Amino acid sequence: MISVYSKRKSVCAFVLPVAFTRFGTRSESRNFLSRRVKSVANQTSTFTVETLRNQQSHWKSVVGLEIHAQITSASKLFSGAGTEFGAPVNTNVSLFDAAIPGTLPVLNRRCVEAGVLTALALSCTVNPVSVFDRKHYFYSDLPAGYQITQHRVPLAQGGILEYPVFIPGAHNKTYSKKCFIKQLQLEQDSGKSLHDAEACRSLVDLSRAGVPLMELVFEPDLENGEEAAALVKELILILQRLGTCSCKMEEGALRVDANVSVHREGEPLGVRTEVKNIGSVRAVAHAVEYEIDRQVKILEAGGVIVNETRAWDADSRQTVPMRDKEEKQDYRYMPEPNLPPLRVLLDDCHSVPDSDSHHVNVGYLKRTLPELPRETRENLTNRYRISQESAVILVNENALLKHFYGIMEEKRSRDPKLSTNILIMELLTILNKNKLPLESSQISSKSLGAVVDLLQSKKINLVTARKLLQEIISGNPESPSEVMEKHGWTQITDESEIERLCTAVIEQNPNLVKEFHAGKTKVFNSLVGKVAKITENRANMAAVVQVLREKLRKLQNA
Ligand SMILES: Nc1ncnc2c1ncn2[C@@H]1O[C@H](COP(=O)(O)OP(=O)(O)OP(=O)(O)O)[C@@H](O)[C@H]1O
Ligand SMILES: [Mg+2]
Ligand SMILES: [Mg+2]
Repeated sequence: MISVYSKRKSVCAFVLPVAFTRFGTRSESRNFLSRRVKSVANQTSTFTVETLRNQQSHWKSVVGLEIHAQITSASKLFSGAGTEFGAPVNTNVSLFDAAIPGTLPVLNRRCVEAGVLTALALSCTVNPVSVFDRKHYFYSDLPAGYQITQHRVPLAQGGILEYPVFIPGAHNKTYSKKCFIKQLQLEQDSGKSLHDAEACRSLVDLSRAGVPLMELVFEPDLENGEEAAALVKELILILQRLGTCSCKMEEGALRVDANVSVHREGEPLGVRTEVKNIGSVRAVAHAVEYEIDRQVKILEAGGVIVNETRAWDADSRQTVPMRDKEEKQDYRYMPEPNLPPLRVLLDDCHSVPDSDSHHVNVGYLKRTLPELPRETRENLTNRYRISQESAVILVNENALLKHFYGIMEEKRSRDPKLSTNILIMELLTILNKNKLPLESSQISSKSLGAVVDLLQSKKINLVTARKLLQEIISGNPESPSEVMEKHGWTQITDESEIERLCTAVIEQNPNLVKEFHAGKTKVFNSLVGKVAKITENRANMAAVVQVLREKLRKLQNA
């Protein structure tokens, strides 16, 4: 039997005398959480826009995403050329990729497996037989004049992605959102056009032509930019766990097209526009919000929305027109005559697939599915009893999750809530201030755990914990306890000592005491602050508050 899959051998590459560039310039820090403080301002403006929109009229917004994910594979979808990012221009190009007549496509088995694995993780129904189609359009970076895709019968369809929407600082609680998946299809990427405005010429790099993509088409189930961004974030987590896509948006490995429309409540759906070139998760939220707002303004002013493709311009933070949307029939879809129907084995009769089998075994792949982010979150909330919100934050940042497991597994007696607070609230804030990445090699779970121990045993207070975290991220090789001992940062918990300190502060500040007794309760904080100051923040502040309050009460009653 002849295999429909290619046997990967040497790469047939040739060089075209054309351009240069790096794809994707805007690098996104995927440190979603450490920027949470900074992003609160943006989120607030987003929500203000939304609130205004809802108040002004009864506009409903509808958002549907199409996401192209580059399949992690050494070679292309239908040829043996390499796929590495940043390869010299036109070096990863086989004769087939350049559409040289007489060359034929040979399907890459690894890409089919990656597509099936992704489909299973998203609860899609894998079609036992799917087919390839030609989608025609004319553009210089598409040498064949058509793209091979799966239009009529895709690899998989009918899935669902359920994910939490949680914006630290803006929402107090997470809410669960469901978005249905219309289909998952395999397709080729196009080449890359480079427009040199000064020299009035366009150059083409075909290294990307034929790179394997999965296109995930989501149903229009979303309502706003935050839901869209949270979906993209969850998909990134899933694909990275599966290893089917690197999801490096800055390299173009994950590209999001956001379809947006608005309509008045009770009326039919509006005309959609499609926003492309969205280069980061945060930009997805901003682009969608901008587009909703733009459409509402046009309709409020009596205008009409045209079905067009727009681009997100990250510099001016607005969507700009790209081109009119081609009508469906303009693509002149037709079956790809050079590829047989793609058959996959659905039943699971063999425990390990026969290596000679030319069918991808869906049952076998199902058993290789790793733990998905949703399951990790459930495990965290069930096993450690931490909040949904904390679980979302930990799972969203793999480095944070590793530290959490590192801390908890080293010593089971550690308080999970205290540990998450140290990671989420304190560590991220300090890293943010120091402009350091979370992945910094200076940070070990062991020393973070030691800080948790000192706090849990009340040897230090939170202010000292912050100082110790600063020492850790600055690369101090001493252990947190050594640093604490050396600087004499041990917490003052001795009751009589705290009594003595509070008495001294009351005696030294008769005016503040008088004001407090006269009803100026805010003055209380100044008195607490004074005890903190004379102890260099070492006092157990909970005890200080209690003792001070009691003493002031007694004084008033005396
Ligand atoms: N009224 C609407 N408002 C917002 N989004 C919509 C609306 N109707 C459909 N969509 C979304 O538009 C997308 C349509 O994608 P699909 O791939 O089927 O067609 P396309 O955009 O015309 O094709 P192409 O792959 O060439 O971009 C889906 O993600 C869907 O959720
Ligand atoms: Mg599409
Ligand atoms: Mg589209």
